[in-house]
Amino acid sequence: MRLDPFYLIVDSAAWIERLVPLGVKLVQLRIKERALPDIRADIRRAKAVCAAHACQLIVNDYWQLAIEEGCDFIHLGQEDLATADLSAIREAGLKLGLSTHDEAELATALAARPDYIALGPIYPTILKVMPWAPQGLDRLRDWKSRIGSLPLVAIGGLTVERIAGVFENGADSAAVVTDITRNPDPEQRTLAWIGATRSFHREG
Ligand SMILES: Cc1ncc(COP(=O)(O)OP(=O)(O)O)c(N)n1
Ligand SMILES: Cc1nc(C(=O)O)sc1CCOP(=O)(O)O
Ligand SMILES: [Mg+2]
Repeated sequence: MRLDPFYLIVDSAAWIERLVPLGVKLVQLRIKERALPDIRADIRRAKAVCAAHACQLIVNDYWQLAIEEGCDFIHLGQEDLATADLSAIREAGLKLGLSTHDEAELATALAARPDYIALGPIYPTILKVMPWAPQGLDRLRDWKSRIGSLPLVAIGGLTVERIAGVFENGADSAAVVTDITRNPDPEQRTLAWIGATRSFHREG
């Protein structure tokens, strides 16, 4: 499986409606602290936009809703994974991306046979408080050597200016939140990301 090199992460269907039509091909809907009916409604809206624009939608955390709404890809962290029903996820045909932050988490993630592994935070992030120091590019390269052909997603503190560094050190896809959503011009920044990641599409 190949991932698009530009992996946008946003917290609402409204963002997806705004940015996906610009040419985004891989997007995660990462909603926190909203009521389940609202989240379901956003998943439906996001799914419709992504289908219309040939964009892969990945639902964060809410794997039961993703199954019920006929989605095909979820992302789980290690705490999510500990309580998720992997058999139900597999039986529903969903692909699975998993977060990792240290050696133990990588072993746990690989045992779950995911479709990609994410490593973060590569650089300091302002999105959320994290107990891990920035991993850096050497660690990213080490992760790639361990997971081989399994796609590797770099996340945390990424900016347009940092894109080349993560791909030169083993990333297959670069995930981003604030460099786009807190930019004064999110549309222009999205186009800059599309342009800057274009040359990192993998063959196959
Ligand atoms: C691509 C990608 N990588 C890592 C994460 C983080 O997942 P998690 O550790 O479960 O934390 P939350 O995002 O749920 O706060 C991610 N969402 N996407
Ligand atoms: C949601 C998330 N997970 C991370 C991890 O390391 O698992 S870093 C992160 C935040 C990514 O946002 P930004 O691009 O604004 O730094
Ligand atoms: Mg999570």
